[in-house]
Amino acid sequence: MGLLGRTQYLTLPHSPTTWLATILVLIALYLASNRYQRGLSKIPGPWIRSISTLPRMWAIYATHSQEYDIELHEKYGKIVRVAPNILSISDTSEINQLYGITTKFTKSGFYSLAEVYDTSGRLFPDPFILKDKEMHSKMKRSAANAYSLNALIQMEPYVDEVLAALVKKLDSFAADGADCDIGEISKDYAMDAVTSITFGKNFNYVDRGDHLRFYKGLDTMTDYMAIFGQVPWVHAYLLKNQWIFRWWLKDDNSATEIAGLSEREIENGRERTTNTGPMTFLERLLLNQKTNAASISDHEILTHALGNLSAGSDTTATAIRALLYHVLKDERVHKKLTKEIRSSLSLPISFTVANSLPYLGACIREAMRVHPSVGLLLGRTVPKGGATICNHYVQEGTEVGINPFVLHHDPQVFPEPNDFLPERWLSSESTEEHLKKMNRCFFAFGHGAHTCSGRHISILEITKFVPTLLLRYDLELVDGGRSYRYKNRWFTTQEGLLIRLTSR
Ligand code: HEM
Repeated sequence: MGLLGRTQYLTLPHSPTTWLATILVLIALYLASNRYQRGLSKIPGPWIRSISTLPRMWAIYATHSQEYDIELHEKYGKIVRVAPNILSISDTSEINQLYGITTKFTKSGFYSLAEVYDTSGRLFPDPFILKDKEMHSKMKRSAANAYSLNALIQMEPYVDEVLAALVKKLDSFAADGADCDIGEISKDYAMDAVTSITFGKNFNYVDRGDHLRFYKGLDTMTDYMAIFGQVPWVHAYLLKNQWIFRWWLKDDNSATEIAGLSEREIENGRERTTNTGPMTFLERLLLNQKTNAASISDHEILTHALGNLSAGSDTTATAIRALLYHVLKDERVHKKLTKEIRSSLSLPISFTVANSLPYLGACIREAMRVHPSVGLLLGRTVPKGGATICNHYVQEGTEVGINPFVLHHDPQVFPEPNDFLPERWLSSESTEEHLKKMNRCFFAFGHGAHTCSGRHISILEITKFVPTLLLRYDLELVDGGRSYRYKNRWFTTQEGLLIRLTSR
């Protein structure tokens, strides 16, 4: 029989009922292939989560997915299938396999949504998104001394300048007796502090707010990543597509402006020749380049600088808000912390002295424990050859991860996990063994190979900010903090943190 004769058997269905039946069969096959893909059907979890990623995307869109994730782990155990190709893990004995320094697990597809390219199409090799382990190590090495605690002490005067502007602003609130949205102000403070540390001058956010329109772009990106990062393949048809990206940006060229501004700062920073005295982050990287030109390129320096701006404001502000809210909400803690600070510190706050105060340190750690700034899985891809996780064999390519929010609310590690109890971090209150366990499970800054590079910077900012407030003013929450709320769209950002300040 010729070809024409055979095609009569392949003609398309005519009746609407046949069309409908065909579509339903195809959908059923698709959902079944989701459920049985990679042999994951034996991993516990709600049935609906095994056939479609939509319920997970919906939960994230609804802004409180971490609560549902905690419930899922309570019901199903240490490993839960939260989407057809995503496993949430809450087993502390799996931390090293997934995140340890020598892990073979790589960053999951989620992070590819944060890839940024320059105008000539070159990827900015931000360590945050890099799957290539060699490139990641090179990027970490080339900036290690700029992120070190030692370097940070030299950057302290830059933060002092920002604090002086902040105090001036807060003084006017105290003088007027007006309610102060300290949550918004702490974001402006974190932004100015991180730009000041990076470039030696800030963008004047404390006085002028978001005049460079940087926040809007960042907020939209985090929302976009939180929801569509669960199905990273769709990114190619959304914002990775240049046409769609340009349409979406419309006339917003703030990202290009900030990149241009950073490039100009790099050019200005080249003058520095010695490594003594206060030195900015950028100057240190340029000095590294001068010493060994092959160690770091201009493109890599720009990547680090831009990384600081995008990673360093919202995360730190979230930690500051959590700390202020929980301390001011609890009269006992508020009194105890105020007493420690007022009896040991004076203005301007010295980071070295403040950092040695045990109760302040415990309050900061507990605030970041009870309210970590990141509230979704730190996703990783199972490497070639697969892995055994929580006694289940998991095929390569599956996405797995631990959510800091879930781990931080595990009652076996943190008894009474919903309570703000700074004392749990004091050596006088917890055994050495339990402290070790809690520290291993402290995931606010991630863990292992991809641990947050800027953690010392953010601790410096927080450790100077909160004592400055408690030394200079008496503080109280407006209406007992009734307007305080937060949403979890990857970053667990709060709003409505209103306080009243009285000068002392
Ligand atoms: C309280 C403040 C902060 C929190 C809670 C935080 C949290 C995190 C977390 C959880 C990760 C790991 C992500 C993962 O493993 O998937 C990370 C990575 C990173 N953070 Fe932060 N961060 C904070 C502040 C900062 C600041 C101030 C900077 C820069 C000035 C910064 C720069 C980075 C960089 C460069 C990475 C990528 C490290 C790598 O992958 O090797 N962060 N951060």
